[in-house]
Amino acid sequence: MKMLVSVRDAGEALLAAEAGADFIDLKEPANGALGALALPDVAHIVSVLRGRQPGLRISATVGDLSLQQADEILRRVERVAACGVDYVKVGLWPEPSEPGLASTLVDALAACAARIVPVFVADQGIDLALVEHALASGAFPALMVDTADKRRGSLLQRVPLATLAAFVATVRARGAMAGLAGSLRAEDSDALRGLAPDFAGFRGAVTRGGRADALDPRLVRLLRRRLAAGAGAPLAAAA
Ligand SMILES: O=C[C@H](O)COP(=O)(O)O
Repeated sequence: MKMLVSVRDAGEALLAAEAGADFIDLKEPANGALGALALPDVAHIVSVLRGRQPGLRISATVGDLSLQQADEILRRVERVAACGVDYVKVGLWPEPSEPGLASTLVDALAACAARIVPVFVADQGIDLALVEHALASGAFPALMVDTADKRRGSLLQRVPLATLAAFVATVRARGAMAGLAGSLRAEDSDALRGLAPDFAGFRGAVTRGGRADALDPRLVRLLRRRLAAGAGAPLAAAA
C-alpha cells in the first residue's frame, strides 16, 4: 500500500518525501479537508520537488468548494493542473437536495484534460452508484474517499468496513487506483492492510498537535513502517 501525505510547503514536502511518502499532496490543512494553497505556492513546491525527487507523484487540491460551484471548480482544475502537478483532487460534497449535481460535475470533470482524482466526501457515507458513474467514464486515474469533519474520528470508525471494501473493490476492478483517507491513524494500519487500497492518505497523523500543526517526519516514517509491516511494528518507535 502506498502512502499519500498532505503538505503545505516545500520544506514539509521534502521531509515527507525523504521519510517515505509515495504521493505528495499539496494543500493548506488549516483551510479545510481539501484546503487549497495559493497557485504560486503550488508551482514553487512542484519545482522544488521535481528538482530533488523527480520520480515522486504530486497532487494538489482545488479547495473546499460545493457542487453548486462547478464553474469555479473547473476553472481551478485548469489553473492547478497548469502548476505541473500529476493529479488535481476535487472534492464531491454530498448535496442531497440536488441529487443530479454530483453526476453532472463528474461528467464535466471527466471531460477535462487534467488528470483528476475525485474525492468522495464520506461523512454521510459513500454513494457507490456515483462511484460507478465516475468509473464508467474511464477518465480518472484514481478515486479517493476522505472526510470533512476531522474531529469525529477515523474514516474506519465512521464508514462501515464493508462499504469501504466495496469502494476499493469497485474502483480496482475498473483499473483505477483506490485511495482512503479521513483522520486515519497509525492504529488503523492493520485494518487498512486488510482493506488493501492502493494508497492511504494522512495529515493529522503526521503532526503532533493536529492537522494544522507542522509535519513531523518521524511520524511519516512510523506510518510507513506500520503500513508495510505486519501487526506489531512498535507504535512508540517515533517517540
Ligand atoms: O488527503 C488526505 C488528507 O489530507 C488526510 O487528512 P487527515 O489525515 O487529517 O484526515
